[in-house]
Amino acid sequence: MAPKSNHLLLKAARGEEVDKVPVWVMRQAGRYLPEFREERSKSDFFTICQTPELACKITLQPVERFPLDAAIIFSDILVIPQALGMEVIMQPGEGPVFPNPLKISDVAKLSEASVVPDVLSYVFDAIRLTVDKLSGRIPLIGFAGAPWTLMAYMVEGKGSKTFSAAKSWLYKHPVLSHQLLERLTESTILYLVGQVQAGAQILQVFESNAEYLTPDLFRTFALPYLQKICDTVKQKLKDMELPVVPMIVFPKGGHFALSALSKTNYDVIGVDWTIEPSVARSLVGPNKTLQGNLDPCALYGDKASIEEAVRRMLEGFGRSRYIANLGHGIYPDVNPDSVATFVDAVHRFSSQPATIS
Ligand SMILES: Cc1c2[nH]c(c1CCC(=O)O)Cc1[nH]c(c(CCC(=O)O)c1C)Cc1[nH]c(c(CCC(=O)O)c1C)Cc1[nH]c(c(C)c1CCC(=O)O)C2
Repeated sequence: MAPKSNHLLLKAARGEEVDKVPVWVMRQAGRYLPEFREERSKSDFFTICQTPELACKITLQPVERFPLDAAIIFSDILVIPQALGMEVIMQPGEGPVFPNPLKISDVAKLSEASVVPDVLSYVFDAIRLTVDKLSGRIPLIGFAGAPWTLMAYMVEGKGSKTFSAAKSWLYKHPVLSHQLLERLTESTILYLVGQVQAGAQILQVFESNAEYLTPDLFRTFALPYLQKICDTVKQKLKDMELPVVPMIVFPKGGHFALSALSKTNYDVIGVDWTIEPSVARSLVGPNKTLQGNLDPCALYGDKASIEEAVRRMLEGFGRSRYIANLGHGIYPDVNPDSVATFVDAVHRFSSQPATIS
C-alpha cells in the first residue's frame, strides 16, 4: 500500500492541526519487552540489525502491543562507524564497545562515505520489509546518530561519564576533528537519503551527546554538521523527486542549542526531561514542533502517577506542534503495562478539548 502522508505524527511534525497528540517512545523496541529479550537470547545485537526479517519483527513488537503513532526501524546509530571500518560489539550489561577506539592516525584510514549505502543496504531492506508489513497503518521513522555523538563513541570506545577523551580532540586536534565530523556528515546524508528511498516517512537525528559540549563547542563542532545534514538530505530528496520528509533533531541535554536549532530547517526538536515545556517553547518559538519529554523514570510510578505526569506534560506543551515521547530512551526494567498507560493517557487527555489548548 502507498505510504500515507496524513498520519497524526506527520501532521504534527509539519505543524498541521491534529485532534489528538501523537505519541511514540524512544527505544520502544527494546529490553523492557519480554518478546524482545526472547529474540535477543537467540541472536547477537548486530546480527539482528543485519537480518532484515529479524529487524522487522522486532520493530513491529511494540506496535503490536500499543496504539503507537509511529514505528522506528530497529538498528543502532553505531552502524555508521561499523560501515566506515570500525569494529563495534554490543556487550550485554555494558553497551557498545569498540575494541580499537579511533586513534589520530586512524582517521585517514576510515572508509569513504560513498561505501555507506552499500554496506548498510541491510537497513534499507529491513525498512522496505517493515513498511510493507505496516501497510500504511502508521509511519516508519528512520534515524541516524549526529556526527559529534558518533565521534564521541568512536574516540572514547564506549560510553563515558565525561567523554573527555573525545572532547580532548576538539581542543587539541580541531582540524582533524572537523575532517572526521565531515566524513561522518557525508556518510549520514547518504544513509538518511537511502532510508527515505526505502520508505522511511520521517527521520530523527540523535545528538545524544550534546550534553557534554559547551555552547561554544556545540556551535563549532555540532551545529554546522546538523544543519548540513538537514539541508542536504532535504535538497537531495527534492532532486531525486522523493518525498521531502520531516526531520527531527534530538539534542539531548542541549538546552543551549534550542534557540540556534529553531533557526535551522529541522521540523521537530526533541527535548529531554530537564527543561520546562514552556521554557522549551519560548526558546524555539512558534514555528517548530517539540517532542518529548516525560522523565523515563515517571514510568516507574503507578497508573495514577503516570497519568498525572502526562496531564502536566500535555498542559505544558499544549496540543499543537507537539509529539509526546519520553525525554530519552525507555529503561529496560520498566513494566510494559506502564507504556500502555502512558500511550493511552496521551491519546485520551489530548482528545478532550477542555483539558488542554
Ligand atoms: C547513543 C545511542 C546508541 N544507539 C542509539 C542512540 C541514540 C539514542 C540514545 O541516546 O539512547 C539509538 C538506538 N538504539 C536502538 C534503537 C532502536 C530503535 C528504537 O528506538 O526502538 C535506536 C533508535 C536499539 C538499541 N541499542 C542498544 C539496545 C540494547 C542493547 C541490547 O539489546 O543488548 C537497543 C535495543 C544498545 C546501545 N546502543 C547505544 C548505546 C549507548 C547502547 C547501550 C545503552 C543501552 O543499553 O540502552 C548507542
